[in-house]
Amino acid sequence: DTCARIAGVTGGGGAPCRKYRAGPDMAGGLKYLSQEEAQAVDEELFNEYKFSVDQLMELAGLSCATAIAKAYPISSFTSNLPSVLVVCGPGNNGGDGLVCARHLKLFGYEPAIFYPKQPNKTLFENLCTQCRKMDIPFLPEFPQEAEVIDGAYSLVIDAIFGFSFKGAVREPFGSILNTLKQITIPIASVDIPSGWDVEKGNKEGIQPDMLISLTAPKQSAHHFTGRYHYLGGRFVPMALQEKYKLNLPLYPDTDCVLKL
Ligand SMILES: NC(=O)C1=CN([C@@H]2O[C@H](COP(=O)(O)OP(=O)(O)OC[C@H]3O[C@@H](n4cnc5c(N)ncnc54)[C@H](OP(=O)(O)O)[C@@H]3O)[C@@H](O)[C@H]2O)[C@H](O)CC1
Ligand SMILES: [K+]
Repeated sequence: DTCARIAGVTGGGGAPCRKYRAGPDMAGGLKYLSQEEAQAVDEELFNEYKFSVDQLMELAGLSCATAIAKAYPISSFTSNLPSVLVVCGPGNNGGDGLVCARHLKLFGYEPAIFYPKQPNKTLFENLCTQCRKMDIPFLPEFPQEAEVIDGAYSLVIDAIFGFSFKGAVREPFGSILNTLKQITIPIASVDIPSGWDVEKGNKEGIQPDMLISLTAPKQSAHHFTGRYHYLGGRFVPMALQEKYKLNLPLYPDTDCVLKL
């Protein structure tokens, strides 16, 4: 096991493994964050630790692409082209999706992006330019029929909403999520399955096959039943991990993701 290998714990002896220390809001020792905690950690990274959004978004998006490549290697695709539909929302979760699409292209996948509400900010405009210049197409409209998506793609990346999502889903995202509920190809969700309450989840919502939790899982991840749960966003300084008692597992070697 990863923890044993990294920490040098063997058999039943050695130091207790950080991965398995129990506590409130924890599973396998790892803390599952409330919405407020997730936003507080995020704000502290930017305001106190002086990271820029671009920096963390790059690492978050790279983590997502890396985890996806591990769970769905190109060799496992049955169709000729490893086509992936990346659906991006209006906030930073959508930005993670754009970065993820760019790295997937570099890894040999064929991503296409649907980005219906593009914010009027340089950061997002630059990410879009980078994608366009790498021949990643932007779809002018969302395929209404689930069968069309199933036929054209092998995987959907859900980068619509992250930890700032609140309330009932507003259009155009309600219709998009309704279509995504009907597709049969797998969905990989970035940070939170979109349309889920950040803490309580959503039994009626999409049920992704993969979840990539960034920084630390949010409480809704307790309701995730898909095959692959990865942790990514290996950028939290130790002092911040300790302040929020994140109790993060040790990432293997230099990897930017870890399978939970
Ligand atoms: N620290 C980290 O781990 C980092 C994570 N990153 C990623 O950032 C997101 C959080 O990004 P944020 O911009 O705060 O918010 P979201 O992307 O979750 O969404 C905000 C937008 O969504 C709209 N919104 C909210 N609720 C609804 C709704 N019910 N219906 C429709 N639209 C909704 C909201 O619109 P407003 O009108 O309310 O403003 C926003 O436009 C995190 O999850 C990670 O993926 C960073 O990339 C790096 C650091
Ligand atoms: K998401």
